[in-house]
Amino acid sequence: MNMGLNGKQTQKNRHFGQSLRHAVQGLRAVLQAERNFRFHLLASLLVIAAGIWVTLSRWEWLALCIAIFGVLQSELLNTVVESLVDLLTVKHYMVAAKYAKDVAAGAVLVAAVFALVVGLLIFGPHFIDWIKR
Ligand SMILES: Nc1ncnc2c1ncn2[C@@H]1O[C@H](COP(=O)(O)OP(=O)(O)OP(=O)(O)O)[C@@H](O)[C@H]1O
Repeated sequence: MNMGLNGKQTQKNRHFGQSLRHAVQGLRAVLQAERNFRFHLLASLLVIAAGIWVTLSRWEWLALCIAIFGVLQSELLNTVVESLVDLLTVKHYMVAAKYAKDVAAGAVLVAAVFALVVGLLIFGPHFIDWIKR
């Protein structure tokens, strides 16, 4: 049932619990394997701590959450692209592989710049208020 030749599952998940378990396994694997993802997660936690410290408004939290999730999502998709490219190329140099990996990395950069702008817009005024006190 649902198993490949070596006893590993290769067919579709049968129920929500199974899907959820594999999704969590995916996140744990990325956490272990991807230094950039760990860095962005740590940065996100520090920003959330700073947000609690300066008591952000509901709208500021919303903007911050969108920025944080954008970065983490793009990191995850970047990892998917890298993994598929490595699978398809077996690590041989290919122009299309370079294109795919570089564009995926570009998507992470765009999300990170967006997060930086959001961070400056939100924390900038709080920082100025703090200096004026
Ligand atoms: N098979 C390939 N063919 C051509 N270029 C490749 C190939 N694999 C990697 N590259 C090039 O090397 C770069 C780094 O590859 P790598 O697999 O380390 O990507 P990376 O993991 O995106 O880097 P990071 O972890 O910083 O996001 C890619 O952005 C791409 O330019």
